[in-house]
Amino acid sequence: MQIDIIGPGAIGLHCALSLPDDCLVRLRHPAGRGEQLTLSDDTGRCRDCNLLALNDPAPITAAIVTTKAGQVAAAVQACLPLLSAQAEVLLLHNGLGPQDEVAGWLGPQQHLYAGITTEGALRLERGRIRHTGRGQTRVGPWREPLPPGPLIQALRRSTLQAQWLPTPAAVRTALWQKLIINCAINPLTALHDLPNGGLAEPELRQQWVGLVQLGVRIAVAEGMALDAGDMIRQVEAVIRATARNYSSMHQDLHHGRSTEVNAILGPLIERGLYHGIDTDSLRALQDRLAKAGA
Ligand SMILES: NC(=O)C1=CN([C@@H]2O[C@H](COP(=O)(O)OP(=O)(O)OC[C@H]3O[C@@H](n4cnc5c(N)ncnc54)[C@H](OP(=O)(O)O)[C@@H]3O)[C@@H](O)[C@H]2O)C=CC1
Ligand SMILES: CC(C)(CO)C(=O)C(=O)O
Repeated sequence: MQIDIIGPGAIGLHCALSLPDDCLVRLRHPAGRGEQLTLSDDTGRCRDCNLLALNDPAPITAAIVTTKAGQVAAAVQACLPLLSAQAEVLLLHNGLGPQDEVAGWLGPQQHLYAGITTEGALRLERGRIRHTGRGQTRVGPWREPLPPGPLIQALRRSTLQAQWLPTPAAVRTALWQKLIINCAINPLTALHDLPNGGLAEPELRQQWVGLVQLGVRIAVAEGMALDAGDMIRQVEAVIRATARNYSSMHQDLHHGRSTEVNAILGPLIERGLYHGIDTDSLRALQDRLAKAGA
């Protein structure tokens, strides 16, 4: 089968290099039709991929969307008319929001999957990435329970060894767990100009533990069976494992790019307010990030 990569940045190219099947890379600005790109990484992996424009009329039967959260809507809209009647679409990004938006655009026979990854990848020169960390990739159906289709089977056979989450409830729980991890780590590292390991410092630890507890309260109010102690241990493990890395929000803020703050803090604030939970600490973070340019 052929898999179209939409949003071929660090994670998109890492997926393309990891998949057993042929990949086609969709670019916003390709030089010309029929162009090829050699993808490679620092582990010695290498493969040739065909490039097409995002809106090239070639039909899409399976796509992995790996843009940043704030770019998903525009990317999917651009290729929506190209999706076959039973196309499989996987959204693989941090944060929440675009999944429901895209769900509203797809036809009943089109399959929408969502997922998260804790793989680490960094974009170097064109077509080249550095694989900065081995992580877990977890994917499953967003709208209704589905068997894993050919796209998902390819991801499970790939070197990502994606884990299948069989129900939308399991997918939502996994996405909320990642949301809470990102809420604990990303804003504080960006605002304090620290690598993730800097959050071990006691005063900052107290701040992120408070954010995790609040995030879990909101998730529980949303019907998820999350435990604050367990989530604090998960965040501690991520901080240890990625101690020398800079979070994506840190990198985006310090390179003057737009951050994923709206997709990370936004849903927590919105759902917290809905359930009558005090979200002042989240709004204070959002304000500080806005003042810092995020
Ligand atoms: N990198 C990492 O280690 C990790 C990333 N993630 C998450 O994965 C997601 C992707 O991150 P990452 O790969 O780092 O991001 P990048 O910024 O490296 O890649 C984003 C890609 O999306 C493309 N893009 C942007 N806007 C559009 C659009 N409107 N239409 C089509 N394509 C578009 C960009 O194109 P162009 O090249 O033209 O700019 C770029 O190729 C994020 O949600 C991130 O938080 C999760 C875990 C780890
Ligand atoms: C897990 C973490 C916090 C690793 O840096 C991440 O997902 C990010 O930076 O966006």
